[in-house]
Amino acid sequence: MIKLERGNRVDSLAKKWAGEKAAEYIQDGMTIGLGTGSTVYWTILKLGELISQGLQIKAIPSSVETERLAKKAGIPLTTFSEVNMLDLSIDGADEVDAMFNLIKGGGGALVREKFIDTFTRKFIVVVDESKLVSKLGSFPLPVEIIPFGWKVTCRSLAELGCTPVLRKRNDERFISDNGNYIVDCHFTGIDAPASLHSRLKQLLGVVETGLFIDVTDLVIVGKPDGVEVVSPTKNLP
Ligand SMILES: O=C[C@H](O)[C@H](O)[C@H](O)COP(=O)(O)O
Repeated sequence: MIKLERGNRVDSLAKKWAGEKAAEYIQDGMTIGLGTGSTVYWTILKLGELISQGLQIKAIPSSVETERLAKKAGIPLTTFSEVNMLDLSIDGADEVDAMFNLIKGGGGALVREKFIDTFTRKFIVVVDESKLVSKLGSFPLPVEIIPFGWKVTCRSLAELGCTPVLRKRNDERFISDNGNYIVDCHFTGIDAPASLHSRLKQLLGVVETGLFIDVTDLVIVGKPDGVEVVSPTKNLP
C-alpha cells in the first residue's frame, strides 16, 4: 500500500483517491454535508480547490475539526437552522458491510455525522478497502453517552452483550464536540445491526450509536491501484 505523509501522520494514497473522487459529485449551488476523518479530509481539500476556481456551494461540517479545515479551505458554512435537507453528504466510515450499513465514530464525531448523513438527499461514503467487512463488529462500536451516570449506562451497555470501554485520549476521558463521553463497545460480531441500534437507543444515558443503517447511497472505495464506485446493486464482500 502506498503511504502518504500528512503532517505528523501517514495515510494511504487510497484514502486520498477515494476522498477526491467524491468531490466529482458536487455541483454548483448544492448544500453539502461534510463528514469527519482522514478520508474526507481529501474531499475538503479538493472542494477548497474547486471553490477557488468558482464553484459555489455551502456546507455543514460534522465536527469542530471539519469546521476548522473547511474554514481554512475557504468553504462557506451554514447550519441546520438555515437548512432542512442537504443535497449531498460525504463522509468516511470505520466499517462498511455488504448491505452498506456502517460503523462510524472512530473519531468521536458520530452524533453530528448522523445528522448530516441522514438529512441529505444523497449520502456518499469514502473508504479504503480495509474498511469493507462481511459482518460489522470487529471495530468496537462507538456509542455517545451523557457523562451523568456514565457507569450505570456502561452496565446497561454490557447487558446487551458487549465489553464497554470508556474512550480516553492522553489518559484523559475523551469529550465529544457535544460535551459527552464515548464508549467503545466490543462485540464479537454484530448479527442484527438495526435491532441492536434500537435497543441501544432505548438505554438511559445513550445519545446516539455509531451504527448507520440504511442511509448509504454510494460507496467510493480507494484501492492500491485506483478507486471503485460501488452502488447498492453491486454487493460488497
Ligand atoms: O468519528 C469519526 C468518523 O466516523 C470517521 O468518518 C471515521 O472514523 C472514518 O475515519 P477515517 O476516514 O479517518 O478512517
